[in-house]
Amino acid sequence: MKALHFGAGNIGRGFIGKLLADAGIQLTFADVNQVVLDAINARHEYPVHVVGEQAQVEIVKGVNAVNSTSDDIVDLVAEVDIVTTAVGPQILERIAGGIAKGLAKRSDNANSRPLNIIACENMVRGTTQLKAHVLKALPEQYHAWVEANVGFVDSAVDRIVPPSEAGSSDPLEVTVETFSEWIVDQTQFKGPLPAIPGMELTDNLMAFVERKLFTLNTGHAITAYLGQLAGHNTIREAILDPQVRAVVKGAMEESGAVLIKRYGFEADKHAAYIQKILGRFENPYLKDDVERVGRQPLRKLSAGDRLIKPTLGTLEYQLPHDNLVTGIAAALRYHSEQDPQAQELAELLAKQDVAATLAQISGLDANSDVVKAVVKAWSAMA
Ligand SMILES: NC(=O)c1ccc[n+]([C@@H]2O[C@H](COP(=O)([O-])OP(=O)(O)OC[C@H]3O[C@@H](n4cnc5c(N)ncnc54)[C@H](O)[C@@H]3O)[C@@H](O)[C@H]2O)c1
Ligand SMILES: O=P(O)(O)OC[C@@H](O)[C@@H](O)[C@H](O)[C@H](O)CO
Repeated sequence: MKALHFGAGNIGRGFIGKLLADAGIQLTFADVNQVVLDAINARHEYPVHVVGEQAQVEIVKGVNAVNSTSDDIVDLVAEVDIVTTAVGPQILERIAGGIAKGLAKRSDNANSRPLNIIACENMVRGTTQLKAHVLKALPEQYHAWVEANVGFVDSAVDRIVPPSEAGSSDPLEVTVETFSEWIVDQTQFKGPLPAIPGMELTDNLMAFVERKLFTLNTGHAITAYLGQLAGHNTIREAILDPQVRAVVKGAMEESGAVLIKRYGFEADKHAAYIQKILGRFENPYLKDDVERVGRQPLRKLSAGDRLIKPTLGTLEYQLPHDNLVTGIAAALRYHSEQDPQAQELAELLAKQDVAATLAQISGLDANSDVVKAVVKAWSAMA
């Protein structure tokens, strides 16, 4: 089998690319970072530090790389068996054009095998969104062929992979936690289901996507935002602060109450899931900065993402949401010199009040009780 993976970043090298290569699949990374591309093509291998009680270094071998903006993409999409991505939600639209051209070329070959495309991003049904971008970039005459021959497979992906320690001079080295989970929607594949160790198949993906995004990522984001407010630099420092931890745990429980109602998860198993996540945030072997986890606050405050969607669920089921409200308020206090979305947030707050800003970003009603509660919590954080 052959695979093309867009995004040779942390999750690309440290998780999805590693799984594909470990499965014996001939893997090509596509990226725009020339330093990373050159290093992959010079060595064709890189080290993954799997850290935990039993730390080990695993070498991923036999990999190649191409520039994601080059025509190589067209040939690769035309010939591989699987395309995966881990580029960030906002980049999916940018890679869609190359994928579309590759699909057009693939359709010219009457003997081509089915292709499956899996976006591994922190978003609900990211592959379905990628499909919409690809179809938009593809002339209408190819659409029926794509529907028949290309599986756009949604997935949930979970492994905490911060950037490598500043001390490392190797642009390919990556450090990952022991835990990993990659769950894909088996109902969306075209052709035989692939057997890739570490890839789990489900016919109930939405439950797993929402469980992960609205538990781990909800708690993670609030740890970052409250952690920054309390003067902490890393997720571990923040979650070991009892005041931060109480809100983070409370918010995951509030979001969990919605998930339990919506998907029928067992309450005690969900409590254990939250407990395990708190342990992962505390991981002494990872240095994960609050700025990585808090990145792109406008995305994280949007209607379908980890803070607002669970809160909307608590409103739907009339459940408590005080801790989620505190988390949203803390997100509105987030600042970062390097993050364009943090800058944009600051500009919005400079020209209008907090209620109007939150309403604009999240779609919530500026006059609603929940927005008033966020404004009150935000004011108390001054
Ligand atoms: N790091 C984690 O812990 C983690 C875990 C689960 C899911 N994710 C998700 O995985 C995705 C990637 O996150 P990450 O932490 O690996 O980020 P990252 O910044 O480390 O990696 C993204 C990579 O995409 C590359 N890229 C940018 N534009 C591109 C383009 N046009 N074509 C090809 N490549 C391009 C970048 O150069 C970079 O190498 C995000 O959606 C994130 O939410 C991350
Ligand atoms: O990647 P983001 O910006 O959506 O979220 C930041 C972190 O919460 C995230 O990358 C986690 O580390 C990851 O989702 C763990 O599986």
